[in-house]
Amino acid sequence: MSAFLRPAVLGPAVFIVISYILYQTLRPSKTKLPNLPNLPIVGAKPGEWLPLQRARWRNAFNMNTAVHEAYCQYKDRYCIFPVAGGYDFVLLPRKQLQWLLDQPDSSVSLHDLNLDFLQAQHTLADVKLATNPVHHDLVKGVLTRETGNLVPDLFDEIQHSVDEVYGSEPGVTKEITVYSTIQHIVGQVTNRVFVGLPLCRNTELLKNGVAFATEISVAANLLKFVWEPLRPLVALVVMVPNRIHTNRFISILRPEVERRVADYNARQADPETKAADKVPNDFLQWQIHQAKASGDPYMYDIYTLASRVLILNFASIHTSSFAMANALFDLAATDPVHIEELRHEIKTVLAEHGGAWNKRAIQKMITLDSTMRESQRINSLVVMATGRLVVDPKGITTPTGVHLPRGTVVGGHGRAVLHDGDIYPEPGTFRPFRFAEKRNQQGDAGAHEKGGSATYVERARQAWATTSPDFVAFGHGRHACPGRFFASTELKLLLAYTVLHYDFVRLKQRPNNSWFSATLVPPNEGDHQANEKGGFSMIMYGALAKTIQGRCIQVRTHDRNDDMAKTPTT
Ligand code: HEM
Repeated sequence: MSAFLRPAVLGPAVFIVISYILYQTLRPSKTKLPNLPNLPIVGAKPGEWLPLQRARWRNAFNMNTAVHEAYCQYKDRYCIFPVAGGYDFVLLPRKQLQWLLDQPDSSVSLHDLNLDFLQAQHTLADVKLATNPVHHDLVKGVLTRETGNLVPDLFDEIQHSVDEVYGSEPGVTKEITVYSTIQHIVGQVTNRVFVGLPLCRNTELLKNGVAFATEISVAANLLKFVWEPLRPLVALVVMVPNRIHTNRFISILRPEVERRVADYNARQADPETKAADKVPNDFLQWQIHQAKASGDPYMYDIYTLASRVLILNFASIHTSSFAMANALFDLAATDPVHIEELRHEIKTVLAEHGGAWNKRAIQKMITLDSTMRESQRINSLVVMATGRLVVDPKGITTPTGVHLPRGTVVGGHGRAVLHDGDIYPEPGTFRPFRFAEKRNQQGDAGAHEKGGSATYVERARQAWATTSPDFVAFGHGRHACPGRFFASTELKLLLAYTVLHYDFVRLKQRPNNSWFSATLVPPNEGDHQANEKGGFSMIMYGALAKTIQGRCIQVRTHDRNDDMAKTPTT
């Protein structure tokens, strides 16, 4: 008997199919067609039966075409963009994006959309972590403010993890699997800032954090196909591996959280004796401070504190790993002249800063910044920009009179804007210095020399972390990604380190990313195409190692701590 016909496999499959059919028929009115405004449906054919349902699947299996068709036909009009496993998005005309961003959170909510997207009430062991996301304030405020001070830690962790994973012996060629190695490196470096040493190097902690993030997205997508009343039941089964990974992550982190809380209490009780002790500068510590200040025992419960670290791993590691893996693929397939130019800039700016990595040096590396922004422009996974769930019970009405009932998911065109040839000439070509060139063209040099602020502002508009209606890869408006300033510093530092120390064996062709529902993922080892083309070789960049070198090698081998201590921190 085929393995698929075994009762253990067939039973759940039949259950899911039946509940899906029931769900399609009985699905809650908030996303039912008659409640959506009467707008054209992207992917539907004139006169066909069940247009919305069929368009959902057509779009899901042909996302690239659907995204571009939606934009070509409807960039100045409203339309419905349905995706199986996603939503029936209402896409606004481009000119109305600002109107959407100006709406209060009580009318349209990113937070509620995220809760639904993650199916948080079913997928999280403690849904309060998501319904009360106090960690967002820490990301937006403390993490952004402290990023400059954290550069030495970031650099140290990048050096440690990259050397370990890619090797550090000059002249040695190593085949690396881009996505999984980058995920490991980004996980380690990011957790240096979340939980510090030595835990950020604990491979079990990192593995469980990554597994949690992967499983939660898959489970949430799966649950969306199940009729809502049955979801709690199905979740009990599909979330088993996730619960195991959550518990493992928390049990590894628990002793450190307990130690930190005890230490915090001791410091509060006896500030004088403890005054000389060094307080860690990381997310866990900021969180303990925030929780204690709130006076709410739930907030400083060990489980809550550890779980928030896990949630933040979810928010940051996939997005950052995607961005970095894409940048490496793009660079490996680009003209090597660009890599030389990048190296030249990094070396020159570093030399101007006495060889020390700091926030100001990173800010001056504009071709580095431009390379990351261009890679993100071309590979952005944001199908719909600034997606929001209508939460006002009365619904909302757009300036042109379209009524969007409660439960509608509304947003602007995302990826397609980033590929609009009128905004970005040759939109399909990776031109790493596109934004650096724009920065250099903008404003007259005289005004800049006089310190004219207009020139500075115009140039800053082209910086990676700056959002605009034309650059929505981090979203836009008051809910734009709060972690983007940290991510941009971390990833630029990582790219700079990689480019300085490794040479890329040029790829004949940049392997394609693949769509997973409405998410665009870089080639990874699970992907057949990636197995053939996805790995690429790196050679330790020997010649350069001699010039930075002294310093980098010195930093890496003997004098790292002394050298980093000299690094300015602002
Ligand atoms: C290259 C890496 C990243 C990308 C591409 C990215 C992208 C995004 C996008 C598109 C949004 C939705 C914004 C909107 O709809 O207007 C978002 C939200 C968010 N991101 Fe990021 N992100 C990245 C890194 C990070 C990091 C490193 C952190 C945390 C340290 C983070 C934390 C968050 C949080 C907490 C939100 C929700 C904001 C809210 O609900 O108001 N992200 N991100």
